[in-house]
Amino acid sequence: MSKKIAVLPGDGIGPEIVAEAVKVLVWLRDAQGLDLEMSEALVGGAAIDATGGPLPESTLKLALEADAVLLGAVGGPKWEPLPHAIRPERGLLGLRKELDLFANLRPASVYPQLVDASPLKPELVSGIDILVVRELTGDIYFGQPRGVETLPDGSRRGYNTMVYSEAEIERIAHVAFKAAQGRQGRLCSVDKANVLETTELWREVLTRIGQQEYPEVELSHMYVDNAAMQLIRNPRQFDVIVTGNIFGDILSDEASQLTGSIGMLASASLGTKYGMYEPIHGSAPDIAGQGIANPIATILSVAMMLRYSLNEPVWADRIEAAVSRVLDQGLRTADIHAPGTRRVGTHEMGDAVLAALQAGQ
Ligand SMILES: NC(=O)c1ccc[n+]([C@@H]2O[C@H](COP(=O)([O-])OP(=O)(O)OC[C@H]3O[C@@H](n4cnc5c(N)ncnc54)[C@H](O)[C@@H]3O)[C@@H](O)[C@H]2O)c1
Ligand SMILES: CC(C)[C@H](C(=O)O)[C@@H](O)C(=O)O
Ligand SMILES: [Mg+2]
Repeated sequence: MSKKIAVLPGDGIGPEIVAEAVKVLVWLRDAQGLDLEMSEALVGGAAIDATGGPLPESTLKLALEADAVLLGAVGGPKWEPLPHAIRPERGLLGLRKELDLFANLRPASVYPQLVDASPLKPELVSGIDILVVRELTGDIYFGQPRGVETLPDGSRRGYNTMVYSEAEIERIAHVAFKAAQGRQGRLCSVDKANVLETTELWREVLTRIGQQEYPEVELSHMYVDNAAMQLIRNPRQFDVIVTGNIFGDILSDEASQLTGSIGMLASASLGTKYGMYEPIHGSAPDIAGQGIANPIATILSVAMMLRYSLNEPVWADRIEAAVSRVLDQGLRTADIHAPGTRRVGTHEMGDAVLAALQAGQ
């Protein structure tokens, strides 16, 4: 039976980078016989423009019926004056919630060819291989109450609520401990337990589950402010990082800089039934439409899709190897460009990865 892939390009550079990743899927279908069926739908600002809302019913239905979702990025200045409840970002958050994608895996490993592309010293970043496990359907992103209210004196105040239930913490903890078991066996849980009760519970639950069920995993705890600093000071100390939604959002963007560019970081958002795959970056309005965005994060997200949702781990490995060979050839998009390398645009990078995949399969 064919595997259905919902393709949601979104906004800004979304359609540009998704087109390059889809080329890989099309080749796997047409030349390698993978039984894939791709269908495109609108999400985010593009959906608002066409239908009035960021997550049309038809898009949600397509995602719910798919074996995997590939998403580009949503949002941009055009839609920023809109009320929060109907902004493009709500389309993405709605998908995460509706598909119950509570575990967001964001691997940050540096390709050896790119150690010079990081703003950090090469000796600090070389060999970096971090997996950020970000809880994705709870926290201050979804907690109630939330809003902006006008007080009796006429002034306004805004509020959001950080909430985690024990069950939500437990399920992400299991994902993180299992990931650590399959890697170097070290898990660092990042919280702000010195100030926030929510994360005090987080720490308590992580500790209990670690002691009871994963005694062989070396669990440590770190406050988020220190973690932000340690990622720059000594990033090689980390194997798996597990953290909540908001801290994970921030720390994964930071971690991307260890690898050279946010344009390199892929992600998998997983639940018990569904999987959605997207680069960790946004719609990059500052470079949208110029054909210069780095498509590698999205292509590597397709690799994660092949590994986690489509049961094609060998193709996942081959795509990652193809990216490496293209970097060996000295091809670089603007965000990872360095003296002595050849600067290419989005299409050329996509074509080169596909050619390397074709040559190496
Ligand atoms: N998953 C998502 O859909 C997602 C993620 C983050 C931000 N956003 C949205 O995107 C919009 C812009 O947000 P932002 O500017 O804070 O973050 P961003 O990630 O879009 O861009 C930050 C910087 O990184 C650069 N960049 C990002 N991706 C790149 C790529 N593939 N190649 C080269 N350079 C790249 C951009 O040019 C920009 O300078 C906002 O509306 C935001 O809400 C969406
Ligand atoms: C666009 C936004 C809702 C999203 C998030 O905050 O989760 C983005 O920053 C991400 O990292 O995927
Ligand atoms: Mg983010």
